[in-house]
Amino acid sequence: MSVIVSVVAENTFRVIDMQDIEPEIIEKQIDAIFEDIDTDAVKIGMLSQSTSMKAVAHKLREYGPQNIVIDPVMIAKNGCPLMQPDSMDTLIEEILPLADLLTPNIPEAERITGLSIQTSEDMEHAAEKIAKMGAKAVLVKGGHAKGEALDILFNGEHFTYFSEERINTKNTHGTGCTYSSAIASNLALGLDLEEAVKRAKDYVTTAIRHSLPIGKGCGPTHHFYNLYQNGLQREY
Ligand SMILES: Nc1ncnc2c1ncn2[C@@H]1O[C@H](COP(=O)(O)OP(=O)(O)OP(=O)(O)O)[C@@H](O)[C@H]1O
Ligand SMILES: Cc1ncc(CO)c(N)n1
Repeated sequence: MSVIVSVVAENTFRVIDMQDIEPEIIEKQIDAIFEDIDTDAVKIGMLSQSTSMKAVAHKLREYGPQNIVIDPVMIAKNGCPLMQPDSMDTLIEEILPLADLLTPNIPEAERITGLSIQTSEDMEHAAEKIAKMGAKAVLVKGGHAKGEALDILFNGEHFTYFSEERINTKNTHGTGCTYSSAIASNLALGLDLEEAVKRAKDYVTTAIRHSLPIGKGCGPTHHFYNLYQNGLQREY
């Protein structure tokens, strides 16, 4: 079930424009879900401005669902901004504390904490600081670093490292969205946080390894690679 918070005119190489949905309609879409079908997990991606953030936060506080995974999207892979800079305070005050898991990439973790992140120790410090700001658990993603694709999970007590070899491709559009959605889905299935992240990391790595060389910019990850391998028709 999805709630549309913004309509984005975007392709593999640029964001042309966007129009945010009115906060009242965002809230009513959330009501439509929660008054009807049980939710086992929630995944939140791009929230471009304060009013959208406040609408989402208000309704999540009202319904109090479990397993809230928040990807604090700020800038697209091609460098186009997706969050208004003046909404950073609202992100930190209203959205971040709702997260059972916050999944910033390195630039996002730097913006949230004000820290500079160069090493895995820096990633740990940032994760700890974000947990102190109110997120229950934090996964700092190393997609933007050099070398191995290392992500570090802090569950409020200890760190777990998830590392894969870096795949040499420009087709990484939506890796973060894919990853956080897979983690939320695994939590909905009842897996614990470490196992949910481990399986999602396997999934996103396969999706990047078989990403699609389409479009003029960064092509998308292949969400259905394993399904196709297991016998579904491959028609693209
Ligand atoms: N070239 C790559 N090879 C292997 N793993 C990668 C690569 N690029 C990103 N990843 C992995 O993909 C996942 C998503 O991380 P990333 O830092 O790219 O997120 P993101 O910047 O939020 O993505 P997006 O903004 O495109 O949705 C992480 O597990 C990261 O380690
Ligand atoms: C709408 C949207 N959300 C998230 C991302 C992540 O980069 C993107 N490029 N576009």
